[in-house]
Amino acid sequence: MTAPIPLLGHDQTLFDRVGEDRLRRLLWTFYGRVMTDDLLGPVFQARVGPYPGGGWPVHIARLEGFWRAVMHGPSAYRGQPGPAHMKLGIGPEHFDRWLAFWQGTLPDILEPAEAEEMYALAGRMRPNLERFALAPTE
Ligand code: HEM
Repeated sequence: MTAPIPLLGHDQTLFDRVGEDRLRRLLWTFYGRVMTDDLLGPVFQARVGPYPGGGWPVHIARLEGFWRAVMHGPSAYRGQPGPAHMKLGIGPEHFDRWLAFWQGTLPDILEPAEAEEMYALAGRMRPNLERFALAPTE
């Protein structure tokens, strides 16, 4: 028997490196903090309900599917993130705050390299989501 060839870091997806447990912990921790914020909290409270009950377990499961796909892991996510941000009454200040919480939470759960990649991914999605968020709603 030959020994298995160890996976080199660059052959692993971001999802492999982060793992399911840490991704879940990241999402619950992040939204727990977001819900304490005066600007972001009420928007989620109105849509998803009181944290950590209400629609939160379902919402986090959907977000997990989304992030698994973005991180090149196995995922059954088939949602549409853009339209989900329409008619929320949010603007650039909400995205600034969201990204500040994301940046603050990532290093508490992930290693620096993975934290940086996850931050960059969200930053790249922002313009598209913000475009939907700002779309006129006759
Ligand atoms: C780059 C930053 C953001 C990312 C990557 C992101 C990502 C997502 C994703 C993937 C979903 C699930 C979409 C689906 O249902 O399939 C979602 C839903 C949602 N997001 Fe964001 N989001 C961001 C910023 C924001 C901001 C700034 C707000 C405003 C407070 C916000 C509020 C919401 C709400 C309320 C929902 C639930 C909509 C519903 O189910 O009715 N998001 N987001």
